[in-house]
Amino acid sequence: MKARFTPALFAHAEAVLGQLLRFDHPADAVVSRYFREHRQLGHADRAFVAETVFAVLRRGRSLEARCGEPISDRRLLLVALAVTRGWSQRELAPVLRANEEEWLAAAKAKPEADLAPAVRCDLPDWLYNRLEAQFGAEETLKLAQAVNLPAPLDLRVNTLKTSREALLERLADEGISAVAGPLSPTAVRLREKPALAKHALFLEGAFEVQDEGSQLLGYLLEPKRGEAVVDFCAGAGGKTLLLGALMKNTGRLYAFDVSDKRLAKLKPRLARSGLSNVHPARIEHERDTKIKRLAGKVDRVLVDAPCSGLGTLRRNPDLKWRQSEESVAELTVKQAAILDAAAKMVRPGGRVVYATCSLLTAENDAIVDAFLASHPDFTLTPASAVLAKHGIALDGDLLRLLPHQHNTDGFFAAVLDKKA
Ligand SMILES: C[S@@+](CC[C@H](N)C(=O)[O-])C[C@H]1O[C@@H](n2cnc3c(N)ncnc32)[C@H](O)[C@@H]1O
Repeated sequence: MKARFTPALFAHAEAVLGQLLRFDHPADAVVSRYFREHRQLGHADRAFVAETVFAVLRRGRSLEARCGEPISDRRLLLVALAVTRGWSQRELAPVLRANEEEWLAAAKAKPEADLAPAVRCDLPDWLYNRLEAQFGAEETLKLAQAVNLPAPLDLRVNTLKTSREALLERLADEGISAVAGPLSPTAVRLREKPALAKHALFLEGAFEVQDEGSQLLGYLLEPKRGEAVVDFCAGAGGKTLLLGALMKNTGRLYAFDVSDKRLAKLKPRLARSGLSNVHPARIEHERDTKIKRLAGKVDRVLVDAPCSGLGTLRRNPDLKWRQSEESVAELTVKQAAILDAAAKMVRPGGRVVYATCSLLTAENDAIVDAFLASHPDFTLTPASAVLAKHGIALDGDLLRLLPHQHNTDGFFAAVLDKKA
């Protein structure tokens, strides 16, 4: 159902955008809080507000260039509706003032090619420069265009409870159109975005929401029945749940994180999943005694490292404005320290997978290169060979998923095996 476009609805979008552009908190948290405080907004109204303000976060730089002075939240929203969502002046009529018609037509007509490359890509200069150095101008434009579109909704089937085929059948019975994901054996991609939080299939643990790319990290770690496995940066446990299922609910799976708040979100997910082999525990930092106690005893460690998150711009477009060269530099120090601590945990013949959802070499290749140079007892196992064993066809020694090539979030991963 489409929202009725009224000045009152537009005012909600303006209010949310005003809060978002302060960049004090993650955008999804700001939007959720606003909706909790404005319960009168129905599903269609919320979808309108969220999609419109996210369009401004995604395309803010080029929208500002089109807007011209003075820039205001109102003008940004109008240009966003006209340019990124293709609304005509007739559709905008309930809100558009007579003295704005000419300005909006000119803003919309500005040729894309007239914009400077970083503006056209809607990226801050520092980020554009880094991506351009890594990918070249043409590829960076394609990447930027892909991350500026909303992500599809992907599910991961919980193989402890059902199979992908059975889940697809049940979704079809319920009128939810879905297909098997092309990469991950457990991925299901929905054609639309129905509300799922109260759905019976969700409540009974048949699936979790998880990007298809993120699922591949589990297949790179390849945890086996009965093993001791560590999810070093488990957060709310997106990957923990997959690892537990791959272990067929046997062995011991430690879910560590420094954040109590994130680990608390794992609890209800664990309850739904049917897993009983997971041991969540908060650690102070990567040198915590809980980590040291496991030195040399663990078969596999997943390091889903804290990172800039720039691979998830489709979902978190505010990150490109919230991150900076300085924040990335700080993260790389943390990433190297966590990978180092993880390496100490594995037994000879064991495996560490280092992963990020970043697009930047500094957080990815550079960390792995430095690690291999200082850890001669570890070798890089080609990711393509590991994935091929699970029927996943992707080239390359390192996993590099890119939104414009794979239609997943951007992910990087390296399989680091300790010599036996
Ligand atoms: C990319 S997120 C993890 C996402 C999670 N694996 C999932 O699939 O939902 C990175 C996590 O690292 C945690 N973290 C930050 N510093 C850490 C440290 N020194 N040791 C362990 N975890 C840390 C953060 O709290 C955050 O939850």
